[in-house]
Amino acid sequence: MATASGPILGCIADDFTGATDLASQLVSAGMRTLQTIGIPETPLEADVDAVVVALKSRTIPAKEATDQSIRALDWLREQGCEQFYFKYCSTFDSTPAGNIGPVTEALMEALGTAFTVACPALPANRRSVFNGYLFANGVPLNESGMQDHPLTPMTDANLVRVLGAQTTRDVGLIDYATLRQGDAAVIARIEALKAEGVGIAICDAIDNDDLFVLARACRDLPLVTAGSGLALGLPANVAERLDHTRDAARLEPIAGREAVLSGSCSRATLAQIEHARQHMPSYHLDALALDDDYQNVVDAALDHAKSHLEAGPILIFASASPEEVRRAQQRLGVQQAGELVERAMAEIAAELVGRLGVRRLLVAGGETSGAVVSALDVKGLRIGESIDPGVPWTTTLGTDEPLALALKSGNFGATDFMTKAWKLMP
Ligand SMILES: Nc1ncnc2c1ncn2[C@@H]1O[C@H](COP(=O)(O)OP(=O)(O)O)[C@@H](O)[C@H]1O
Ligand SMILES: O=C(O)[C@@H](O)C(=O)COP(=O)(O)O
Repeated sequence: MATASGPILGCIADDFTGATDLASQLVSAGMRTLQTIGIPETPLEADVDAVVVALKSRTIPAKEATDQSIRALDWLREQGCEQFYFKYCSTFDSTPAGNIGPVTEALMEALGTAFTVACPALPANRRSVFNGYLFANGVPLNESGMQDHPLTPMTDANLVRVLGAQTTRDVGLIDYATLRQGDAAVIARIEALKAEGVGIAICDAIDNDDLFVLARACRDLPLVTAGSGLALGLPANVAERLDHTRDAARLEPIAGREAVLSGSCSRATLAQIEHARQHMPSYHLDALALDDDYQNVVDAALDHAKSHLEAGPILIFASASPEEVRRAQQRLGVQQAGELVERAMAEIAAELVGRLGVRRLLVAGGETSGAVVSALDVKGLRIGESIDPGVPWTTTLGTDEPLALALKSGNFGATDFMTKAWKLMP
């Protein structure tokens, strides 16, 4: 049985939606998992097999991202974790300055390990890696819409090159042909790469079977770095220590008003908003209008919410087309435009929950979720069943009253995600 001695797997996620994605994969593979928001100041109290520390470190300066990640690692080590997992986006979201390379390097140094893997593949959401190239929805990353991401535009699908530019370590490749030969071949390849002085290997993976092979081969690595896909295979490495009689995903039901907040400009979210607008009252937060007259725009969004919340879920969105985002960024600056919208979303979320009786909240966008969850003072999340792959319902820890939250990664979820989510609540 697990956990008399503490959790086995300690994870550090670089954004909040990514953290719930990872936690839900671990839960579905049988690990009782707790997600913390930020680095806790006190020891872990829950009896769990895995802990995911959610940071908001994807787009902050590399030095801050490494400092936060090392502090998270220290806390996870104090809780007794034995293996560590750095979770980034399945579309490898990063700026040219990092942060995947610098954080990986810092964690390797802290753990005293000379080698780790890097694999963003997530077949359930159509992210695969072949010959080191990342594909999203069947096309190279730089043609998938990610080239227009407001904060982390991805213009190169070759991950050996992308990661190589972010780290002083040599970056190698464990290719598909090796994966297909099974875990013994992958372990042999790891040893060969280590002997060549390679520090980080991008790993090909096209389907879940490839990830299971990779996970078995990573059994003895102190550190793995990946999207959430690799998490499906890791629990099997410690199966004899997990308590399979417990239901890893059961949540207490939560009643109250319902709202969707979206700051994600990803293609999947834009399609979900188009669909949702036909089914629920919606309000569009305009980034330039926020810049002109911030308080009036926020108040108008809240007035709109107030007059419709009683009848059912409402939607407030800043999400916009690449052209509209570019216009806002040209006037305000990239970082500033993002922060302005995030600030408004955070303030609206606090009012919806604090004054308007919202207890069930769906948030679209990783950075947006980070801003909202921080404003609500959430300390941790219990993870429930998934609405769509990688997006579970969760319930909050640390808030005055528990809330039901679903934090949706920009590119996750079916077109009817925002309408069907309510029917799948705990
Ligand atoms: N209309 C807009 N103009 C400029 N930036 C925007 C607009 N709407 C949202 N943003 C910003 O774009 C970023 C989207 O990132 P994020 O929330 O992580 O979404 P995703 O999960 O799709 O990547 C956020 O910083 C958000 O504040
Ligand atoms: O790995 C993934 O794709 C997600 O877990 C994730 O991190 C998505 O980030 P956002 O698109 O910024 O929500």
